[in-house]
Amino acid sequence: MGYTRGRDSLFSVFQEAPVTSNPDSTPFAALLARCAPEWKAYCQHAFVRGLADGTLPAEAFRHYLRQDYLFLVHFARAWGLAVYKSRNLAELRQGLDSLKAIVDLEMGLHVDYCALWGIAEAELETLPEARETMAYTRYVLDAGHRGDLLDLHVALAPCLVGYADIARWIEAQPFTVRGSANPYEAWIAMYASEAFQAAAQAERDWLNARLAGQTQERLDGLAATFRDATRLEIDFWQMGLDGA
Ligand SMILES: Cc1ncc(CO)c(N)n1
Repeated sequence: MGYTRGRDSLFSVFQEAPVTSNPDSTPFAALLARCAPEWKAYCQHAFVRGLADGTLPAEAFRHYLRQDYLFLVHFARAWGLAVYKSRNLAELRQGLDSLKAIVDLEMGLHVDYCALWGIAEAELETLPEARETMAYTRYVLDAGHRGDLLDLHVALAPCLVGYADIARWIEAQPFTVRGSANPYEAWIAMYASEAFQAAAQAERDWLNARLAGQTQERLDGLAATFRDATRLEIDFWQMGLDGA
């Protein structure tokens, strides 16, 4: 399906940092471990299981897709904020490349994918925003506004790293249905793709470099942000289910 094409160019902008050696003993893994129950509830949500075995009601997926368009608008704004919060050229470039990738590529792909599910672009432009979408996206933007670039990245981590983990989890389940028998195959393939996985790994690497050497007090605050953002991702899945 067309949606999965162009992903290499889309996420290649993230593919700068090298892959770390032992993912279990990194500062980011430690942050994750502190939010283990929330992370599991997010990654193994009933919505995700429905994507995996193909039993998710189509109307739940459509509701999710519509709201995800609005999510992506604010996600792009968050990378705009990352540009603003940058303190050197490398950070400016990273924020700008992500912003451009979302605006120039990902949003267009999302519009095309929505069309395949019978959702017209005109409808996307006039959608009422669900409270769950508002809560999550504005939370991320606020974390960035009141904090620095690290706070913003930690608030964004459940999106990028989470969807990569979710795709890998789906791929590992015995009940997962792959190929044309699963209507959500293109969605799974997109997030399981090498390009998206590499983008998520680059984000883990960036976080590991920035989290190293932070004080316990600072790490406590970041863990709270990460946990909050993860809880809001859980609510986003639930919104999809409830919308059916
Ligand atoms: C709600 C949500 N979280 C994460 C992603 C992955 O970018 C997405 N598209 N939507």
